[in-house]
Amino acid sequence: MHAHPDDESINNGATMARYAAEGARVTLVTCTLGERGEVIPPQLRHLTGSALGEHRRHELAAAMAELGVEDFRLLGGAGRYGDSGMMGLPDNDDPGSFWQADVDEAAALLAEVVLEVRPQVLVTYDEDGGYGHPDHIQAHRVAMRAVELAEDAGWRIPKVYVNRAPRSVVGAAFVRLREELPGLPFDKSAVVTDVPGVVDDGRITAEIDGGPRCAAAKAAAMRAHATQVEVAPGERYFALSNELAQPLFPTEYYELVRGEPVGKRENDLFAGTDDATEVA
Ligand SMILES: CC(=O)N[C@H]1[C@@H](O[C@@H]2[C@H](O)[C@H](O)[C@@H](O)[C@H](O)[C@H]2O)O[C@H](CO)[C@@H](O)[C@@H]1O
Ligand SMILES: [Zn+2]
Repeated sequence: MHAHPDDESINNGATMARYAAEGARVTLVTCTLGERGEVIPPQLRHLTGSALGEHRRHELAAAMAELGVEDFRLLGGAGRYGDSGMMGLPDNDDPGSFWQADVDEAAALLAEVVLEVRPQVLVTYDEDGGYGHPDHIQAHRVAMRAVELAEDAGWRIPKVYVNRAPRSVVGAAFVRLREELPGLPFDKSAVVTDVPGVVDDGRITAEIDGGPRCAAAKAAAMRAHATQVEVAPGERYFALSNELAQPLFPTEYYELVRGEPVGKRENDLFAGTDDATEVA
């Protein structure tokens, strides 16, 4: 469950590629088309509004092809919910924005997908949306409400995770980034607090390492979102339209927020989900 095209590849690209390759059913639900995003490539900067949204829809399809994900949907259909812009902007007050959406109504749309797909695992953002973007915060709220609605309607999702990044790993990655920055196509570096979902290592309950193949698929999927993401040669760093270099993590991390943990730190999000989840 993600807010904009590109979030899925940035946060979960390796995880999605791994499970798609293993034959699991991976369903992506994206809440907006990201039509208020800034555009990186000069030759694409003519794209704004609905034209940008439509272009990012094609970027999303290209990214899903790189990950091997076939089931990807827009919440309520294309254009149902608008990109709300960064927190604090007048865009947030647009009545058609996702930030202004009725949470129960949006959650009912997601619950329909849950009752169709009957997932064992749902992944979303934490309550701050990872970094405070209104669409990310709303995606968390809608996802968690949809979990409740689906259970009321007979399907309990055994495990719900939020995207995380362990502080020790992020800190070490930025030390390397500062050393390597002169060799990168970026002039400036982000900082640890720019990375969404950073928490102390002890809160991480799962880490997913899909190996070099999934890491490469993640980088290719991120590159497919060319209006939003620039991946450096070597695929260890990227930047968004703020032009701040940040690490590209081939291993992805999660915190279990609903369900039973299996062991100290899982390496499979589906661990322990074999038992039936029909709710009488
Ligand atoms: C990763 C993500 O959530 N991107 C959003 C975000 O984009 C940021 C925004 O344009 C900001 O002004 C830039 O400085 C930053 O680099 C961008 O990542 O917000 C956009 C508008 O809501 C959204 O379209 C984009 O997907
Ligand atoms: Zn986003």
